[in-house]
Amino acid sequence: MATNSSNGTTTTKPPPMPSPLRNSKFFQSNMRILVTGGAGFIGSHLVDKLMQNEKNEVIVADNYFTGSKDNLKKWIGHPRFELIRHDVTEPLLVEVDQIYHLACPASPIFYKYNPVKTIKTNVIGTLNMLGLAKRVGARILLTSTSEVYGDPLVHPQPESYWGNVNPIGVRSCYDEGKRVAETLMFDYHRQHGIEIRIARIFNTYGPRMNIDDGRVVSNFIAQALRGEALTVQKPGTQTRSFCYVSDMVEGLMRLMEGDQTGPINIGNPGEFTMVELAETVKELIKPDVEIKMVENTPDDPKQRKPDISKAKEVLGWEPKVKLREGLPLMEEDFRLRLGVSKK
Ligand SMILES: NC(=O)c1ccc[n+]([C@@H]2O[C@H](COP(=O)([O-])OP(=O)(O)OC[C@H]3O[C@@H](n4cnc5c(N)ncnc54)[C@H](O)[C@@H]3O)[C@@H](O)[C@H]2O)c1
Ligand SMILES: O=C(O)[C@H]1O[C@H](OP(=O)(O)OP(=O)(O)OC[C@H]2O[C@@H](n3ccc(=O)[nH]c3=O)[C@H](O)[C@@H]2O)[C@H](O)[C@@H](O)[C@@H]1O
Repeated sequence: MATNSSNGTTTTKPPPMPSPLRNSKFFQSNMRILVTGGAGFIGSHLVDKLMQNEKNEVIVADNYFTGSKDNLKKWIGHPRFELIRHDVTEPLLVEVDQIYHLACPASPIFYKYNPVKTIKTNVIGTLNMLGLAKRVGARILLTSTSEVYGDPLVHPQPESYWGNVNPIGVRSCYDEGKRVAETLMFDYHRQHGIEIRIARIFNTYGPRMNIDDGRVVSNFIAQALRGEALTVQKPGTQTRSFCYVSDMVEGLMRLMEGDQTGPINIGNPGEFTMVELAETVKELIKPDVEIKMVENTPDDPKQRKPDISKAKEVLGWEPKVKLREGLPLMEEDFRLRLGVSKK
């Protein structure tokens, strides 16, 4: 019987049976893992790590809205790897043991570009992946977000905080979409016994982010390398906590392999104002670059910092890479892609 360790509820249904192949005495097949959104930034780093284990077969399903085949080029043609152009708002029939469900545009400029599609991806996409998990008896992990806390009134944010979210704002397609996705995960868990895992990811950065992605770290690094002013959105005192992508991938895999449903915050508690971030990028990458204040967008959260006590306690996880160590690694990747060498 599946139990939910996070809030003490117990499901009445046993989890669905995995494929008979998994119980075969004579043939121990590899673990088959589906990564939706695997051509994106975090997804492609996760795929790299999963592929390091020779017992894993990895299937990526992605519609390439914000992702790219380029991120996976080293695996294309590998016998344990398969890439499918697929939109998760349509059903998917594959036989797998685990599902990492990441598919969803993550940068605010992309998720606001077609908000109705963003909602569909979060709601219908998650419903489809839960249906798949139910049919094949797979364990499913959802990459939720710190945006479920909205513009938080509690700081730092523990998982027990229910959030302060505008249901009708321009960010709602994403934050309310992810909140419904979390609800669906728990309803499938309680109603059908599905094994679920929910990660609440806080701002993550690193190599392979889209150069014109619009998120703050990629913007500042690209601007510094192009010699353009760093655009700090007003008032500049708003804070974020930045997690390097290798730490994030480690946290997601520990959550998938562990026995806790979550939700569990995965992020780096080091907190910076946007002015501090701009000054750090300027100091590390281009000391003579200008910093300019520009208009902000509606509903921008004023503060954000994860309480990671739960991740430390139940996953034995905490981030290792500090911002000052991660930024140069990302700079190296951006220099290569922008063709700007270090003098
Ligand atoms: N990076 C962060 O700071 C952050 C923070 C919180 C949560 N997350 C979550 O983590 C996941 C990955 O984020 P990321 O930063 O790698 O973003 P990303 O935009 O680089 O990757 C998302 C991937 O999903 C794909 N995708 C989008 N809609 C799809 C659809 N309908 N069908 C199939 N594929 C689709 C995109 O093409 C892309 O490859 C997302 O679910 C995001 O909400 C990320
Ligand atoms: O961690 C999360 O949960 C969320 O974090 C980000 O959302 P956000 O924090 O708004 O990300 P950015 O667009 O990078 O903005 C961060 C801050 O930088 C500021 N900013 C952004 C861009 C810029 O050029 N200048 C600038 O000052 C914004 O005003 C904001 O205060 C991600 O993009 C979401 O996908 C993710 O779910």
